[in-house]
Formats: sequence, C-alpha cells, structure tokens
Amino acid sequence: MSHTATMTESSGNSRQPEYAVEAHGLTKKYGGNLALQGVSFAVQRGTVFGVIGPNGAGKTTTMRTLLDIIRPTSGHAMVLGVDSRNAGPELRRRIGFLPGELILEGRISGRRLLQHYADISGPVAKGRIEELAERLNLDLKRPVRKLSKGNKQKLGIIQAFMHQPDLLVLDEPTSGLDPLMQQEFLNLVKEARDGGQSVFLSSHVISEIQQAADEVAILRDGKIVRIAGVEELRNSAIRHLRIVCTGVTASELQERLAAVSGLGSLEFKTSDDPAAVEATATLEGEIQPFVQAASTLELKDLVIEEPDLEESVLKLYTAPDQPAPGEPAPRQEKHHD
Ligand SMILES: Nc1ncnc2c1ncn2[C@@H]1O[C@H](COP(=O)(O)OP(=O)(O)OP(=O)(O)O)[C@@H](O)[C@H]1O
Repeated sequence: MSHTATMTESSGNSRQPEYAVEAHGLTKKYGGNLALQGVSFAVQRGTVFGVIGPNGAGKTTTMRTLLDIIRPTSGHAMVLGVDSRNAGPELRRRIGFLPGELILEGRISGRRLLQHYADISGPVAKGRIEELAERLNLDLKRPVRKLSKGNKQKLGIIQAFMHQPDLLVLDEPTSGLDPLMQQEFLNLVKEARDGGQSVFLSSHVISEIQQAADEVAILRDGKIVRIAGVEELRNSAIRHLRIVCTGVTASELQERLAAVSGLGSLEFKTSDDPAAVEATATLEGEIQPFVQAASTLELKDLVIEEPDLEESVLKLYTAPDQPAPGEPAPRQEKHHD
C-alpha cells in the first residue's frame, strides 16, 4: 500500500490532500488484546466523519494512533497529507484535539490556561476565546480545578476550536454537557465544516452523530462493521409499520406478504373492526417491495413510521461479522489511490 496521500489540485500551485485523514489497515495489540484489527477509512476534507461504537470498540485507540500518541502495531495513517508517525509540532498545530478523558487541574484561571495552549497551538484570532466562552456560557475567570466536569469539557472544546485548525479530532466531545450546550457544540461543528475544516469525532450518542456527521463508521471489537453516509444509513434503517386490511384472513395476509424482502414476522393484533385484520411488523431497507405488495390489499389503514437509526446501529453492534449469503458486503474502505 502506498504511503503517500491522495492529492488534488487546489487553487494556486499548492496541492492539498483530498482526505484529511486516511487510515490504512490500523492494527493495535495490547498484549493478547487486539484493540484494532485492520481499521481502514478515509475522511474527505471539509466533512464531518463520526465514529460510533460500544465501550471498548477502539474509538479512542484509533484517535490516539492518528495523533501519534500511540503507534499502531501495523498499518499506518495519513493525517493532513502527512504520515502520522512523522507528526511534528507543525502538524500538531494544524490539529485541534479534545481527548476523551480531560484532566484539568491547577489554580490558574481558564483564561490563563487557554492562553498557555494558544502559545503552543499558534495564533488565535483576537476575541475568539471570549466569543467561544460566551457561546458556551463559561466563566473564564474561575480556577480550572474548581470547574465542574461540564465546564472543564467546555474549556477542552474551546482549546480544540480556538485556533481554527484544519482538522478537529474530538473524542466524546459532548460528555458532561447539558442539552443546550450540546446543541451549541453541534453549531460549532457545522460552522467549522462550513469554513472548510475537517472533523473526526467519536460519540456514543447516535442522535448526535446523526445531526453532526456527513459520514459515519460503526466500530465494533476493533473492526469497522460499516461505513455509510448518514442518509444512507437512515434509508437502510429499520422502520416499524402497522397494517389494517379487510378481505383476507391473518394467514392469507401472511402469505401475501411472505415474499417481501426485509419484512419481519407479522404480529397480529385484535382490530377494532371485527371484519379487519391488523398486524405490525418491522421493515428493513427499501420500502418499495412492501408498498407494492400492500397495494394489492384492501387497505383500511397503513402506518410506516420514520426509520429508527438507533435500532439499526444497535443491531450492527451485535450483527455477525459476515453478511448473510446474497446480501451485499458492507462497504469497508473508500477508494484512496
Ligand atoms: N493502554 C492500554 N492497555 C491495554 N489495553 C488497552 C489500553 N487502551 C485501550 N485498551 C483496550 O483496547 C480496547 C479498545 O479501547 P478504546 O479505549 O480504544 O475503546 P473505546 O471505543 O474508546 O471505548 P469507550 O467508549 O469505552 O471509551 C479495549 O479493549 C481496551 O480495554
């Protein structure tokens, strides 16, 4: 595999990498424990890429590898066009990192701490720290050690965003934030993306990924089980439906719908109308085959609910590794070269 990043011409003479991050077969072993097992993905520049997965899936390990805090056992990553193993201070300044476990102690005020970070990270526009603190409702005068968990998290977010880095790497960024602040954080992410910055974030919260990310990777046991656009994931998600019809018995209804792909088993209910048959079921994937089959019935009522992204992601957390025969293989890696 090539160790050079894919480059595209941008305006002027400079060549910019097409991908802000490219992970190529990252593996990480801790003794006998395989924390990462060949993780590959690519984050297109100017987009938000979310990683979601259960505890211990390898999200933090992936991030630490990208930042060269730890070295992969095998594989490599390109970050802003540079091999992460060659990451020097210059590359670090172009990255805003919010670690998952933020340890902030000391008597100094939030403002002093941020100024100290600004000396390391490079120039911060005048008034930027105050603007972010105001938006996140954080008192910069308070000593850091006296801040609550949520307020420490806000300081962490400010230090990651303040110098408007090309890439933001954010590990569980909203942990400890109240819903209003979570929303403000999501606004910051959208603004960063709209300004051309790239964002790589991890989360446990599916709704947050759904709101913030363009693309999402689902990580489980150190492996990526699926990478998809949020819309694509939603379209393949599970929907709940309810059907009420006349002119058929329960078993005839079952027979008529038996061939519909993605339809779960029908659960029959007692209908208000004694002449009608009522059933509920789940539907996965395309709705067209079901709608077609349903159109041949004497429908009294049909409800197809909004797809439930959460349910479908949770299913992927526990789904078997290999796709069932006849099903398309999950998309694991984007084209890089
Ligand atoms: N320093 C370490 N030494 C040994 N094992 C480790 C170390 N760091 C992580 N692991 C193991 O690697 C696996 C992945 O951990 P990681 O922290 O990357 O998961 P995560 O997806 O970030 O989980 P969480 O959502 O709980 O933060 C886990 O099994 C964890 O126990």
